Amino acid sequence: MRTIGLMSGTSLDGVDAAWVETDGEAIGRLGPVLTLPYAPALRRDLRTLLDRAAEIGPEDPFLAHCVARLTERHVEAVRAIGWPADLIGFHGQTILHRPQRPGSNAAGFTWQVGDAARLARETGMTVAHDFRAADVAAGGQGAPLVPVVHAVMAARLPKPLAILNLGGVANVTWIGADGRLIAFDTGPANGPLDDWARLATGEAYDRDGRLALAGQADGGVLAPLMAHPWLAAPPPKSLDRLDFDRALKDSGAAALSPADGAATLVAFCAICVAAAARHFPEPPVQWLVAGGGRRNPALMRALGAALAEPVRAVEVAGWNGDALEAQAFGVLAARVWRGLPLTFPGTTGAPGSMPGGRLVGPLL
Ligand SMILES: Nc1ncnc2c1ncn2[C@@H]1O[C@H](COP(=O)(O)OP(=O)(O)OP(=O)(O)O)[C@@H](O)[C@H]1O
Ligand SMILES: CC(=O)N[C@H]1[C@@H]2OC[C@@H](O2)[C@@H](O)[C@@H]1O[C@H](C)C(=O)O
Repeated sequence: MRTIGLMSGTSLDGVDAAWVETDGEAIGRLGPVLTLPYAPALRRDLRTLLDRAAEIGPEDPFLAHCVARLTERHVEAVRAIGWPADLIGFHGQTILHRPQRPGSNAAGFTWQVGDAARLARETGMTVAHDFRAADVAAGGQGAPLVPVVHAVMAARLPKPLAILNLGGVANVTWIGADGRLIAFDTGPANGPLDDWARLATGEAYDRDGRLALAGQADGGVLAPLMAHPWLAAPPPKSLDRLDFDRALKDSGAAALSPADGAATLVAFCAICVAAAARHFPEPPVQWLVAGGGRRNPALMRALGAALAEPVRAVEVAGWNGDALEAQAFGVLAARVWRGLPLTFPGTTGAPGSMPGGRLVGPLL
């Protein structure tokens, strides 16, 4: 199928779009990729929506405003790709993620917003969406979803292999020599760093890690964070963009200088990744890093120091680290279309191999 994958990630920076020819099990031709950034006003509104998501209902007018603007930007992204496609993979924007926690009986909940019917109407294409809900309803974490696509892409690479995505939140996929998949969120990555940089400098993020590279990580702030139960908890596990906000506030990080605060958040991200590696059955031969965080030299340097194995941007494997998630949602859309599983016990803790997603549009 000719697919267009669309991802609006936890960094709230814009829509990533990618054209992919795929049957969901293998990737054929890779077409154009692009990012359409959100205007500052939409970015601010989405950040407010995240903060308010736990209190608002589905009919909230501010939610409707955000969904309309978000969907319009996705329509623009499909048009900007400009290649014909049969199917769109539309992740939408996660505004709240509360999967079932181990030991809790409370039902899990995950909320991705975006108007799939409108996207289908305005592009004339069929849209796969709502990728996470079925997994969460079955007791899975609903995230990460991309690992099955990592496995497809890494088919010919030496194993064991670790693929790390440094988005707002970081997630890792470990692939064993026999193809076994273990995947989970490692901890916060650019999310808190972006919030910090915005307060300190007014910029959307710490470009090229300038602030962090000028500072020193603070051991006193890191100590309580390193004892956070998240790090030792075995997978499966997944995070909401704001899950560490409380712990970060309580750590005293706010009292640090802008540069030391950024350096401390960078160090904490690397510490979380090193803690994640302790949950792998065997060390990987290398770490391939995707997501915007691989452009942050402070983060890459901290990872290099914290991990025993080589750490490289995914471009060494010929992949595009900015487009990987969007490409993955193209592949996942084809899997939804074919009823193939999206999630597995090793990736989300699903009770078995789980299909998921819903379809809307003209092919139906
Ligand atoms: N040159 C750069 N220097 C430092 N950081 C950068 C640079 N370029 C991108 N980033 C970081 O990458 C972030 C965007 O990353 P990405 O697009 O992978 O996140 P996302 O897909 O929104 O998140 P997630 O994967 O959690 O859903 C920016 O918010 C910024 O923090
Ligand atoms: C609930 C949610 O949207 N989670 C995102 C987020 O961003 C990174 C990490 O946390 C990952 O678990 C997931 O996204 C990717 C695309 C995934 O599901 O694989």
